[in-house]
Amino acid sequence: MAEILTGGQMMALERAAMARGAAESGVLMDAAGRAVFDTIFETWPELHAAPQRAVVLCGPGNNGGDGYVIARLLREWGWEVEVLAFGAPGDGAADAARNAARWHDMGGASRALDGGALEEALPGAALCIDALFGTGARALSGDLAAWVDRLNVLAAAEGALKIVAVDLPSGVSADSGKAPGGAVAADLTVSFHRAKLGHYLADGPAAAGALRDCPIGLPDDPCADAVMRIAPPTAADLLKTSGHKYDYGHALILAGPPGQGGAARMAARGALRIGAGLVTVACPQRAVYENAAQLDAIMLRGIDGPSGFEELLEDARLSALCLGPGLGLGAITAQLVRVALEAGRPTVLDADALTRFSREAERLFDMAHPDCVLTPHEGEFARLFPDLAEEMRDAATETSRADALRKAADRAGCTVLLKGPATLIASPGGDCRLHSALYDEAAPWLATAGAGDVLSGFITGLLARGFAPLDAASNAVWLHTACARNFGPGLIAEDLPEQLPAVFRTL
Ligand SMILES: NC(=O)C1=CN([C@@H]2O[C@H](COP(=O)(O)OP(=O)(O)OC[C@H]3O[C@@H](n4cnc5c(N)ncnc54)[C@H](O)[C@@H]3O)[C@@H](O)[C@H]2O)[C@@H](O)CC1
Ligand SMILES: [K+]
Repeated sequence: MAEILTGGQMMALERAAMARGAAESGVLMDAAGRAVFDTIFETWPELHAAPQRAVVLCGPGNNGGDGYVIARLLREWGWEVEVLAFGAPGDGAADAARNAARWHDMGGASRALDGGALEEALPGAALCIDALFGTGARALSGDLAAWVDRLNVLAAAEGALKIVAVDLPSGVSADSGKAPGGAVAADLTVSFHRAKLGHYLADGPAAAGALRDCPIGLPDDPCADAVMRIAPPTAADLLKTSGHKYDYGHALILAGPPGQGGAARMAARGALRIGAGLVTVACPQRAVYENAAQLDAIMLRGIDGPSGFEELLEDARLSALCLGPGLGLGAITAQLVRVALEAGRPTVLDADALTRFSREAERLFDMAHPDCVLTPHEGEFARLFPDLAEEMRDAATETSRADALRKAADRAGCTVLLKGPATLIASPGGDCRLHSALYDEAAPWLATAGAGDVLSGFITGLLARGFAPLDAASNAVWLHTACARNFGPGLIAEDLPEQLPAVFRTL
């Protein structure tokens, strides 16, 4: 799993490496500039063969320093380059000052950035390099916000002009991805060493365009409290070899009243396909006929309310529970959740099981235990954690989705998975992981009715097989997107479990 860093974590890594002589800041800056230069030509090979005109926007910090390196490399490659500078490199940006001086010494063209300079310089240019701000960015305001806005308008009018952001699109917070004052709308963002949270959260993905992450010679030092990017599970981890069906656990999915069983059945199908040895759907007696008509490999039990559920749970082989999909919002749902949580078994709570506790979230959190996984979408999250959702959304706070989710997991006392194009999963104590369905891994067709129910089933199936909550949720979310991408557009939720065998074969 790769780390995704905040600006502060990135700076701390650089400082630690430099302090012990494992990196040198001027060398890093040269490598950063070179990485952008190379990535531009890898992305658009036609620009490599035919040097044209480039405009480089340089800020006053080290991001601007990278810009001066890129300006020099482009000019040496035969490009006509003009720098538009927002201030001169100041204190704490010695390498940037050195590279700015080198640019001026080689006779490089430069003038102050303002609206008029943009209007003159951009028309007819093939490239605009955004090296205004990187990990040190604050929200844009005043003239600068207006100029960046103008830049985006001019770039949209100049069809062929490509905007390349250095490290981050200027205006986007490296930590939260928020850009309350607007941001450069890039075609390509080249990030250094590790991707930053801002590339995946809030306004970041839309501003970044495509994302490439390049090494710049920093050692692979671990960063203890970083958000981890979820990697593909290994076949050894996931695949059945041999054994008795009870060795692979028994997942129990609760279904709701007649006419609402589809969601639970899809979750059950997901649990079965992901490898739970046995899967049972338990439903009210009056919904048995409906479910029986639709289930084959999945077993079915009619139960009489919470007491019937309690009786069923006397079977200790039921190794994971799933409550929520299609369960209904009546009082009985709260009672069923209480019975499930008192049983102390690994449990997924989703959909109606979460919404039912909207006005009494504390009661849910009191009952929840560390083997639970809550899987809210944005709206369900906001109903359970209204204050955290507000902080997360509020452009004036630097609270990121990851910060908010870590607090949510601590408050709930269990693993919480917040769905989205970047799905985040946090467990109490600070572990936080991110799964990206953005950029090259996008699967917009996954936003289809019932997809969340299947995800709950995937997690339940893995919990039943003995995966720890954070790992069950991580593997499930990765496989869920992989199934969607494997199927492609036209996907409906029922297709997702049926893609698992093909996805397993690729691992
Ligand atoms: N050794 C290093 O530190 C390296 C740094 N690198 C680059 O340096 C960047 C980080 O450099 P810095 O820490 O100097 O930070 P930045 O260059 O991102 O920005 C800091 C400067 O911009 C100003 N600023 C930020 N937002 C502003 C706003 N909205 N309006 C007006 N002024 C604003 C700040 O006052 C400060 O002067 C990275 O993103 C990366 O591009 C790379 O060269 C690799 C090596
Ligand atoms: K930038």
